[in-house]
Amino acid sequence: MSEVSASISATLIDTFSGPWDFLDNSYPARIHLDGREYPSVEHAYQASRIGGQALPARIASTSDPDRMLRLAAEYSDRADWEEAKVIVMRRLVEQKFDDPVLRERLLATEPAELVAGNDGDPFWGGCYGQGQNSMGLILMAIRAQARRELDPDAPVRAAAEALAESGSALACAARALIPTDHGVFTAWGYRGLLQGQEQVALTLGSVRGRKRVLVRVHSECLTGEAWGSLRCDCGPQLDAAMAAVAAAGSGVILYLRGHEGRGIGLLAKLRAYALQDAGFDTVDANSALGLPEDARDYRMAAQILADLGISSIRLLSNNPDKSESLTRYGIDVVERMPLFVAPNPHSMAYLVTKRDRMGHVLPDLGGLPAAVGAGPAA
Ligand SMILES: Nc1nc(O)c(N)c(N[C@@H]2O[C@H](COP(=O)(O)O)[C@@H](O)[C@H]2O)n1
Ligand SMILES: [Zn+2]
Repeated sequence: MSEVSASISATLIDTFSGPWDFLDNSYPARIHLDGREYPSVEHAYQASRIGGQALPARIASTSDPDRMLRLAAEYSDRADWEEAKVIVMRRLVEQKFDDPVLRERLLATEPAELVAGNDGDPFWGGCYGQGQNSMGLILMAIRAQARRELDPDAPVRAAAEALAESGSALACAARALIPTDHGVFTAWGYRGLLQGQEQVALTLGSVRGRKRVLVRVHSECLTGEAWGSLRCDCGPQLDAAMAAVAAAGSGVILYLRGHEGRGIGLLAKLRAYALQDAGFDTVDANSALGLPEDARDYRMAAQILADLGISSIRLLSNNPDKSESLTRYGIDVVERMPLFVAPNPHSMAYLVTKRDRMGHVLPDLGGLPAAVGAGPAA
């Protein structure tokens, strides 16, 4: 196991049956709602769909969740159900785990990731990484709350243990479906256990355990991606990377926060822009600010890939340094694939400097001047 993957203990409970049947909503539990008692979370949840009135006898008497679901759908009369259902579910599940025996069993599932089945329900279920896993997220949130109540210092200790073990471990803390023009990506949100830094990976298709996964390691660039700045190629590169992943049918976009300005931050990057307008190139501008040419680190990128079960990638980048850094952190970069976006008059000098002074591999598009020149006034 590489150094990186050893740093994250990720086990998975993706079936709420057998020893984990108590996690399922149909597990017997006395749930009270609107003055009535129900035999399970599922019964109470379905009752909520019909405004909490007495469950029609046919629903109350069945213990088959699918049949209950079908019957309740006939009675469902809450117009706000889509907005309300998650809150309703969370409150009912919280009530279930107020039971001390069940709460102990829930805590005993730590640190496993809880995924609610991989059936066809992409909202409540995990669906092999394509789903939102809302049910699993509710259970993990209740588990974390129970741990905090039991042992308030646990998170700090866990961070210290993770830090001792790996230096900067991280944990997957969120997942959501992101529909885009290039397809529906799954966003995986990570939090660094050391300083709480947030990172996100977008996956498309099945990537866990695959070889030669198409991956874009993309550094955050607010000016290029949110403002459409023509001073760089980041915005079109991000779009081109998502299109390439969609065309391949699967892959990952690792979107690295904290990388703004090649790691010097947004305000320093704006100062660097002003210096470039005064004739410095992007390397000398950073230096004139007393900052490194490139301050980025790719350890968390490698850790996220390891957590996603990816060890061998085809890297979409013109920047050989990314490939070398990921390799140092234990990722097998089997191929570096160009991600070139045609320059415009505002980005020409910047791309030339990245080619001539930062080792970026850019195809010869004619037009690109041989020597480094100052960028045009913005
Ligand atoms: N420091 C700095 N000066 C500039 O003039 C820039 N345009 C940037 N852009 C940052 O570079 C990163 C993308 O570079 P790669 O192609 O991934 O090597 C990204 O962090 C931009 O914000 N930075
Ligand atoms: Zn940019």
